Amino acid sequence: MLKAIQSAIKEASEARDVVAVVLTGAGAKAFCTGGNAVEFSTYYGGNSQEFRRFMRLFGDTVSAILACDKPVICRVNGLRSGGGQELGLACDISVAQDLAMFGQGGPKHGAAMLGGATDFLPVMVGAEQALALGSLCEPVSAHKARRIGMISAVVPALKVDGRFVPNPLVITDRLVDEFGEMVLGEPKTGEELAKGKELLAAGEVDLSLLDAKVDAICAKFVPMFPESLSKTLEELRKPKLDAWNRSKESGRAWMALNMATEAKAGFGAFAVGTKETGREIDFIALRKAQAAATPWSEELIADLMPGRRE
Ligand SMILES: CC(C)(COP(=O)(O)OP(=O)(O)OC[C@H]1O[C@@H](n2cnc3c(N)ncnc32)[C@H](O)[C@@H]1OP(=O)(O)O)[C@@H](O)C(=O)NCCC(=O)NCCSC(=O)C1=CCCCC1=O
Repeated sequence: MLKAIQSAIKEASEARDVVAVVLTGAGAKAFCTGGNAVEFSTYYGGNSQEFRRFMRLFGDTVSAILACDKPVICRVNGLRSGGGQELGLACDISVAQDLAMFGQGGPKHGAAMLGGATDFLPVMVGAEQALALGSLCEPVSAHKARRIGMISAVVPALKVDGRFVPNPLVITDRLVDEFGEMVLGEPKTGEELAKGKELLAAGEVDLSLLDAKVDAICAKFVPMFPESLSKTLEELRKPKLDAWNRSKESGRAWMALNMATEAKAGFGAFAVGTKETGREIDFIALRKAQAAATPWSEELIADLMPGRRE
């Protein structure tokens, strides 16, 4: 799929009759949740040289987006996380349906977001927000993503009784709480959340406003001089591209070697875990093992798997 995306972007970049490129996923649930986490465990876990080859494919896809002579729009049709978030961040403009969530898998799964997110986020949302997003690994709603400048537009997608309503699971009707803390796009809690879930269950998802918004953005590029537009994109992409070019090779090497240790454990936990056991390692057991200077081994990894201790 990564090879197909690369060649499609290159083809569109060169095509004289193409104005803009839209990168999207199928359906309304997910844009992309990143690499196949099970395959990361079963094939790439402990297989650093093979993962280095995968990372070349992934990195070249990010580079193809950043080198496209046409504007690249990310149509965020649903959850965008892990490598999906990195591909999306590489795009020039992101527009999301407002039920979509954004996630940075990273350290929770034994990885660092070196497929572009650690390069792009600081220049897009500022160092403070990037550090909070990238290190805390907490999901972010489309409304919050819009508020902090990670995406350019958000449109409603839930239709209840024939009318569009905003995502009922997050706060959309106020910017700050009574203490002045920013709450727009933060998750609802308690009774408000329970009501939101009821509304969500009563509605249906309709992406027509997302399509209309993406079409409208693409149409804005038609009455423009193509070469001037390409040059503008080239210049405006520089902060992202410079950061990416500085670290992509060392990032690739680190990701590959890390497949022998933390990523092997993290993706292994996703592969063997269930809804009941959870899909993360036993972090307390890992902290205790490392406090005792225990080296990485097959035994340690097996001992960290979810459901191992009751
Ligand atoms: C947060 C999730 C994406 C979604 O959680 P939730 O809404 O609770 O749904 P689930 O029940 O977990 O998921 C539904 C089913 O989809 C399967 N699924 C989802 N994502 C993946 C994936 N990436 N790989 C394989 N399978 C996936 C999930 O197993 C469910 O299937 P089932 O048969 O059990 O019903 C959550 O699923 C999640 O955290 N997923 C893992 C995300 C992840 O780790 N992605 C990889 C990150 S690393 C990456 O992408 C990289 C790319 C290149 C650069 C290097 C790199 O690390």
